[in-house]
Amino acid sequence: MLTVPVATGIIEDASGRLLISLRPEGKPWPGFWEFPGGKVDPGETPEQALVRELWEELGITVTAPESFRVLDYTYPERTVRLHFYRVRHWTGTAHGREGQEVRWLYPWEIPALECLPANLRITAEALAEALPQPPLCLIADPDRLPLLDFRKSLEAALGAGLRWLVLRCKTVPDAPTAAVLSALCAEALAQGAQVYLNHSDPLPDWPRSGRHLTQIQLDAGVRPDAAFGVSCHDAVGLQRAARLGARYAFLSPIFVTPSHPGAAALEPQAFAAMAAESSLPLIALGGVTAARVPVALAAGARGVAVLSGILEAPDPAVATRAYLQHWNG
Ligand SMILES: Nc1nc2c([nH]c(=O)n2[C@@H]2O[C@H](COP(=O)(O)OP(=O)(O)OP(=O)(O)O)[C@@H](O)[C@H]2O)c(=O)[nH]1
Ligand SMILES: [Mg+2]
Repeated sequence: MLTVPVATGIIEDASGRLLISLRPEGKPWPGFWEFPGGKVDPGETPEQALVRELWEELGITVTAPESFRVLDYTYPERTVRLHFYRVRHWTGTAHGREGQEVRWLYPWEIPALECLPANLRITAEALAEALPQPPLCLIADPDRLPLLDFRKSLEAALGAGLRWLVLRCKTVPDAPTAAVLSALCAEALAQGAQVYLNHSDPLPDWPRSGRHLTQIQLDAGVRPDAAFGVSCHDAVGLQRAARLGARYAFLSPIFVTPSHPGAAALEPQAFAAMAAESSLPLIALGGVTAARVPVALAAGARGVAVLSGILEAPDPAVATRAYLQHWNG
């Protein structure tokens, strides 16, 4: 089958919103949302096609587009080679010059709409760029250690370069414990880490970047009004989290874990299949030792989450560095 070259623009405004447009009746996939663009004409480079298409479709003149990804995708009717560009500079005001509806949305708002299937991966990549860096998440559960040890271990992990914390409170802490946890949240934020709270309603007023929900909380109707991620275990949960505006999802268990030896694991193959179908960046959880990080990343994980592998390690700083070496080189 002939491969049709296409150039499309991920146009981003100063607040980080992206422009998407609705495919009109009369074209393949009417009623689906896409990034503006179109087919590369004979004799054109993809970049020239991008500039022409964005003028024809939106009435803007693009300057200095940056090449982002090239992706092949096979539809029933044809195979396309999509040249995605990031567009941050243009003149003119973008509007639907061909009568099509256009919207400016934050990346996490896009999966709520029906988008062209080839674009799921691109949305996931846009969301992955906003994840904490390096994308190693520590799920810290204060019930698992004496509070002083918990504090010391967490501070050691932060000192070793940890930048992403999910604070998991399965039970509501008493007032003195809450005061320590709140102070730890502030400390982590001050060190440049992102802190997501996994706590039942009502949420305490601890400093945080956002909230982390279980799939059960999401299914029960909990709807955060700020940034959130979700722990998922299957494709239905992932799709639901994406539609509701999650920034990321944990997907577990990727491996058999010592904490749930009898439970069936997804294994990297099923993980990869789900990653290919999701518009969310997936974080691998469950039995991910430092040595297994490359396997998880090769399966399409954008990061990994760790429970006991760090806080309960003999030396949490050493354990943190063993994980981080995969990103820090
Ligand atoms: N514009 C655009 N096309 C995409 C995206 N993702 C994706 O798979 N495609 C596919 O790439 C092809 C580009 O088609 P198009 O319909 O925009 O082409 P065009 O603007 O030149 O329109 P035309 O059909 O009037 O000549 C279609 O098969 C479409 O399904 C995307 O994000 N933007
Ligand atoms: Mg087009």
